[in-house]
Amino acid sequence: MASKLETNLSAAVDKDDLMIPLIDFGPFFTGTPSDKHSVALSITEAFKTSGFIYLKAHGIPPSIVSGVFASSARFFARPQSEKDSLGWTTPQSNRGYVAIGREKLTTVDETEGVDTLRVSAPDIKETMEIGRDGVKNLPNRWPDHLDDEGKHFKETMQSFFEMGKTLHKHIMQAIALGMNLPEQFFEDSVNGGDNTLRLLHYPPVSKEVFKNNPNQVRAGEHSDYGSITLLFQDRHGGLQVRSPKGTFVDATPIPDTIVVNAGDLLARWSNDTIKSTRHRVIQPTAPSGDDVSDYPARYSIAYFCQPNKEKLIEALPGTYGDEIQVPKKYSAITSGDYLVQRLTATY
Ligand SMILES: O=C(O)CCC(=O)C(=O)O
Ligand SMILES: [Fe+2]
Repeated sequence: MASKLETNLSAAVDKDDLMIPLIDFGPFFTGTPSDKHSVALSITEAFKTSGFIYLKAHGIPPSIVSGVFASSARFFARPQSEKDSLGWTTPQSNRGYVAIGREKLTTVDETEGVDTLRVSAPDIKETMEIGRDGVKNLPNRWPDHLDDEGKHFKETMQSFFEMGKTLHKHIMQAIALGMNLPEQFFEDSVNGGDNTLRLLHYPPVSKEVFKNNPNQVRAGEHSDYGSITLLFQDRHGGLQVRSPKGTFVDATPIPDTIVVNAGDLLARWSNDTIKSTRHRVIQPTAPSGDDVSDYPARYSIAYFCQPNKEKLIEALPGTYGDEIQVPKKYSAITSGDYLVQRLTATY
């Protein structure tokens, strides 16, 4: 008989030594203690190998997710001047609208080239960044003063923000169990909800653009900065994850699942036992036939989870020490300082 661990898992992606499992989170909440433990182990094991999972039964209802996508699409359809009036200002605040070409995602070791890339092949995307609401001196750039739609947008995103915060806590509980730590180990580190909800819109692009510039992508190769990212994709595809062989492998959308990946700060926290894997967004599979001139628009929602700003991040128990003969690889840094450092390099 297959063990619980095996029945819990199927591969959503399996190519070039990159295996991304599809994990049912349901038994974590409703199963026996042993079911719960095996889900926790599957999640943690995947973060230690590919750094990515697909998660189903994550607890955010599909109707809520489609409401957020719809609200996001209506936001990006606003006149450019309205969006610009809600513009992103500083890495410290990291809130507001980011127009096409403003952010160039790259990898840490390539930041010197960012300005060159920004000019030759800017990311073809616009985003809206939403932070924890009600933080003194760091206001969200809500469109609620514009019209009723703007008010609705604010309510929709505020409520979704809370759901993302809860899911972050649940996944961190699973990681704690999977690392032989008490289930509530991370609670005090993530209960502040210093997360960022990013709405993304990749506008339609003419076939010519990608044909004429081989460096062109929708979002450049990068790893995420925080603890984990909850990624909601529409059906168009284009997300690719870097395999151990160095190739980029499609992470095709699977209905009613989300993609969850570990970020750089979790990798650092885990003394590099957890992997923060690079990924990018390209044009989806080529449109066929001469009559199709455009790649269709793509929308996604990235919920970047971040430990509480003041939380000092240093190697987790069990990931270093004489017993396992592994030293602490990194100095301690607060979650907030780390994020500002990383954001300063990309804007
Ligand atoms: O749009 C996507 O699917 C991925 C976006 C992403 O990786 C990011 O914004 O960090
Ligand atoms: Fe990302």
